[in-house]
Amino acid sequence: MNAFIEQELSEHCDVIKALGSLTRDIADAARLCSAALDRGGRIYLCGNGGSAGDAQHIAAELIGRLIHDRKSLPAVALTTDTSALTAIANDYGYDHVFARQVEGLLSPGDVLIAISTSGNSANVLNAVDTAFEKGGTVVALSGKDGGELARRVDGCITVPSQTTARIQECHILIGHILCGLIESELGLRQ
Ligand SMILES: O=C(CO)[C@@H](O)[C@H](O)[C@H](O)[C@H](O)COP(=O)(O)O
Ligand SMILES: [Zn+2]
Repeated sequence: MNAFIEQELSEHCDVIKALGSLTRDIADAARLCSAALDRGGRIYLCGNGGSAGDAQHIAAELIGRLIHDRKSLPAVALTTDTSALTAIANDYGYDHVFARQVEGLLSPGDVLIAISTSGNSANVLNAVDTAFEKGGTVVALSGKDGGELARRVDGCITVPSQTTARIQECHILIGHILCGLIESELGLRQ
């Protein structure tokens, strides 16, 4: 048992250390989010499973606060409305649960943060396509080889790991960094 724990901890530390290569991608993503919020835009987030949790966690940091007392920043996770999720899945199919919400909610200039460790979840990819059709900007958090997600968006932050759990652990770290950058860039401007 101890060997498993030590192996997991060691793998986690190795991936975290490799994230330095993503500094520019993270800074670019934070700039896109800050610019959109500064223009009066909103941030929407989506993802499946652990990434749904990350979407909600990041939205909460922005609409609430990360560290500083400041104005609320408009961020909405598309993973929480069970009536909308079940109706869309039932009537149109699970691949449309996020795209349909993006179609109804996203305005030109808003940002979609698409989270997928494989980069290949169909419902996330459909949301990305719809966000572009609506004139939005897409920031993506991915892993492995970035999957289809990395090919569809301009700025994909791809965690250099093949293990879903390690990628998710890095995604929430990157999410906190993004929120910290956004908060210091414009959240403190009242
Ligand atoms: O949290 C985990 C595994 O750590 C799972 O719930 C995981 O998020 C689910 O299998 C997702 O469906 C994976 O989707 P994706 O990250 O490849 O888009
Ligand atoms: Zn997980």
